[in-house]
Amino acid sequence: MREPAIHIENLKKRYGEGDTAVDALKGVDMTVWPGEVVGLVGPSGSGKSTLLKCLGAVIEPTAGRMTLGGHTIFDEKWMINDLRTLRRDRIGFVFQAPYLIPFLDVTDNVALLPMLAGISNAEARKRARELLGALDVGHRAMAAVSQLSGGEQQRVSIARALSNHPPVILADEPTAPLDSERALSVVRILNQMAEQFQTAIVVVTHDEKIIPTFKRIYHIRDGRTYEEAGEGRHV
Ligand SMILES: Nc1ncnc2c1ncn2[C@@H]1O[C@H](COP(=O)(O)OP(=O)(O)OP(=O)(O)O)[C@@H](O)[C@H]1O
Repeated sequence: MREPAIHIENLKKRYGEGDTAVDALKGVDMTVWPGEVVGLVGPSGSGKSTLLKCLGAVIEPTAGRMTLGGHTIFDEKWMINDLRTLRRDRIGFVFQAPYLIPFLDVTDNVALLPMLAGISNAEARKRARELLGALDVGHRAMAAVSQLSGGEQQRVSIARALSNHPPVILADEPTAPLDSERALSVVRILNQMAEQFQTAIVVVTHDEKIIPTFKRIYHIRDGRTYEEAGEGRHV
């Protein structure tokens, strides 16, 4: 049976305790299938970052259930001990800023995670060059990070997120600093990568330029999600 890449049920997150407690997630449900790119949209303070951090096993939910690829990761508590390995091997992160390592060249920025996962340096660099080629920055593979434009750096950060072939990528405002053309190019690449690697991609965004491109959108308001079919406009 085909398993969802991400499935969460009634996920809750409370920050703090007592009178000052904040219920950031009040019972969130979400399902994302392999190869899908879904949008996560909502006003400031609605819980988007909190949900993304829970999905990325960066913070611990307070209650609920979460499975990745059919494996139960959280069921009222963490169900696995080694969250660091889970994050390294099964979840790719793309942020608003690329956060590349300035003293490594472009190839090694992408090859680093596979190397840390135990893949030989030669194999990791080969994989990095293939990904950079797929993302149309292959010609910058030997360059220093500082020599790249903002859009090129963001594409390198997407290559890095894909470098361990994770089943899930979490992207937090990945197009915010980019102009319209480059933002749509990043979305096109995310869609291609989702299809090619059957990766499930969740994109948190306020970006009006890219919202019409999603086939499915989760709106989050006051700590709860509401699903909507998107326009899925071709880019
Ligand atoms: N570490 C924290 N401690 C206490 N409250 C927090 C913490 N982080 C977030 N919150 C609160 O949880 C709620 C949801 O915050 P979150 O950052 O998830 O929202 P968001 O939708 O990502 O907002 P934005 O679009 O402004 O980044 C807000 O009320 C916020 O003040």
